Amino acid sequence: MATRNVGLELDLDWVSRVQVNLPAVKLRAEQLQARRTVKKQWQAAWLLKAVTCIDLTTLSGDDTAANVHRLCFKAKWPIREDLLKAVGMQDKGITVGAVCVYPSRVTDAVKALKSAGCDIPVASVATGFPAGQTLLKTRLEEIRLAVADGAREIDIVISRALALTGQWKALYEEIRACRKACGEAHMKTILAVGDLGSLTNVYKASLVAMMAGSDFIKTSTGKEGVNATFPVALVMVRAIRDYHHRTGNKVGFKPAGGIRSAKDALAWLVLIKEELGNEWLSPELFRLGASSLLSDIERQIYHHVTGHYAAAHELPMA
Ligand SMILES: O=C[C@H](O)COP(=O)(O)O
Repeated sequence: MATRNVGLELDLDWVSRVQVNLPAVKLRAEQLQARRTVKKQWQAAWLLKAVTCIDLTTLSGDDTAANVHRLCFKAKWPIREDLLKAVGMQDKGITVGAVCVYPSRVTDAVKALKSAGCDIPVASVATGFPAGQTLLKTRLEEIRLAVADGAREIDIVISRALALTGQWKALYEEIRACRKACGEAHMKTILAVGDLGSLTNVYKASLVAMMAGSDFIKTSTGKEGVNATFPVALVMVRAIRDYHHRTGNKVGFKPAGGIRSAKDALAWLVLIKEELGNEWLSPELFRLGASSLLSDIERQIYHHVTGHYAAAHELPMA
């Protein structure tokens, strides 16, 4: 990840002026989702682009060194070599964008990626993921420990209570403290949009997170009842656009939670291309947080190359 967002002083006036036109958001989200998708070799190319933007994730209570190890090898070799050869992409070094794990599994992931001989960053969730209901001191220490263990990206969760009660200054200060604890590590701020109550709150929380120096804003933990939806995403990317126009800082976007099919991935790429432009279509500024998307993408590429779908045993699973 190249760019950093330096953030700015909290501008409460800007936050208080936010208004979201719900019918317009719904209409635009429907239009984007109804777009005809790309086909044939163009689809294969877009799917490979999606692969490079995946934060390949495992966030389960039963994660062990072994399944994290396996995930890391899949991160390095996300698509079968013969399939990449068939589309002329075997020499392009295609890997996923990052591997995303719990803090206690960072060491395992760093070790596995090193032994696979690759430089894919490890992203650690932190700050009492997913609920964020631990004390601030504990949350900050969690970030520092994950960074010390080798995480180069930190996915923090915000205190939903502060957003729900309009305590934007307190939220700004908490995120600012998290940013400081991250040091050189890039920070993605998870808004947990399914908990925020309204799209206006989503827009305001997006602005506050960016002002506080988040390098990315991320929709969800994947554990809320509602995760990455198009209307919510539209509101967040418009906030990113607004922030960029006013400050010149580019902030990345990461939808996460429930993104499972190649078709979904294509729809997300279209949204980014249309709303933020080609510059955002890279792992530096766009990530798809997903635990099971990669298998379907590999399956579709297999179909593109062979004309039929693979049996389960033919594609090594993440
Ligand atoms: O940040 C990533 C999410 O937790 C992944 O959610 P998922 O398991 O629904 O793909």
